[in-house]
Amino acid sequence: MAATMEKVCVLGSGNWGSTAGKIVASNAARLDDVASEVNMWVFEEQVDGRKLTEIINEDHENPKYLPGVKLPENLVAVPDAAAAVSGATLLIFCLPHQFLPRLCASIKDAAAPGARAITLIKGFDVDDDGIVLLSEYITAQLGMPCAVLMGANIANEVAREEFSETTIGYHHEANGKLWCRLFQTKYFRVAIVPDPVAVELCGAIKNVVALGAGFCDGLKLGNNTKAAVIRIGLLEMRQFTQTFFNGAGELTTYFESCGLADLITTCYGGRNRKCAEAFVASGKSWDELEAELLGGQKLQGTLTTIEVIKAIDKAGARGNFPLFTAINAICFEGAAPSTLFDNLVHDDALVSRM
Ligand SMILES: NC(=O)C1=CN([C@@H]2O[C@H](COP(=O)(O)OP(=O)(O)OC[C@H]3O[C@@H](n4cnc5c(N)ncnc54)[C@H](O)[C@@H]3O)[C@@H](O)[C@H]2O)C=CC1
Ligand SMILES: O=C(CO)COP(=O)(O)O
Repeated sequence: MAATMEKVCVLGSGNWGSTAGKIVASNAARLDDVASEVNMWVFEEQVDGRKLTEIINEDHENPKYLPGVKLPENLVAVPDAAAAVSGATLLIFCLPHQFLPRLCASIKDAAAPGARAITLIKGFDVDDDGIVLLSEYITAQLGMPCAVLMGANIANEVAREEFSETTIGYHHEANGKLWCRLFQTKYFRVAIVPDPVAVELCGAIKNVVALGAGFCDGLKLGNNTKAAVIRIGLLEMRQFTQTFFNGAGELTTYFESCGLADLITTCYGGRNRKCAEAFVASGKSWDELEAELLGGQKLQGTLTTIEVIKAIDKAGARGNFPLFTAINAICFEGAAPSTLFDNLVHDDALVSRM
């Protein structure tokens, strides 16, 4: 037995949370410095008349959020968050970002001393002082360093063990390497980069671009148009990071899985794309679409669009972000989907950026 045993807890058990639980539990079972049993905090609910935690622990499947995928038997569902975290040294945050504050409040002081965190959550908040990254929020609330993991990772595909890549952004190299060991598998290739801010913002903001891609599909436009939205979206993602984080973000980071690759997969296969397509076709509200199309899973791109535009407006910079501005106007200001392209032509500022 290794001198220091790490103990892992996954916080969240949705589509991606359950997949992350599957990956790390199967790795924990073979790593000799990590305790085999991995707790997964589950927001308790009834599924077909049974508690979801009971189903996961007895049937080793999450039929609501990740149906048809066998979960490892050493992944243990726990309904109480503080109990799930108790004694953990490695905390993996993976839940829809609107639920993070309540969770953090409920697990204060529950982790082991010296615990480290990683967030897989795609989103951020804006308060009176500006942008609050979720990794920063976790560090501020819980007093532990927090790395980030973002990538082209549609959960159902990763859970089926189809080869994909991801990117870990770290502040401390040793932590980056540790998280890499915990997440990497034959079908899940991990790259680690010392550029956590850009990695985290890529993961969050690509969900906004995905809405634009969905609008293209709803308008029945073709591949060239979607490719243009992806490319311009990538430029605005980089510009956003540089504008609000003092020029942060290495160009190379945008070529990691968290950058262009995640944009591509999300703009073709993600939930944000799907709901945005239906938004155009149906005229229904976002809440209705989320409830009708996602079976309890959560849409993150609309919430992130609100935060993105808040940050842009604080800086009086709508003119520098014509795509994000148009997506926000279509989502929330009653603009017609066809206005997506109205301000995209002759924008020299964007052309020169990358
Ligand atoms: N699903 C995917 O393909 C991917 C998702 N992500 C990101 O991972 C994060 C988590 O997403 P998913 O695991 O897919 O979640 P999900 O979209 O499947 O969300 C449902 C989860 O929210 C929980 N929940 C519902 N109400 C709650 C409440 N009041 N308090 C706490 N929890 C509540 C449910 O129990 C369930 O676990 C998001 O930020 C998402 O953007 C990142 C990569 C891939
Ligand atoms: O982040 C994702 C893939 O990397 C999933 O995106 P959606 O939330 O749009 O499904």
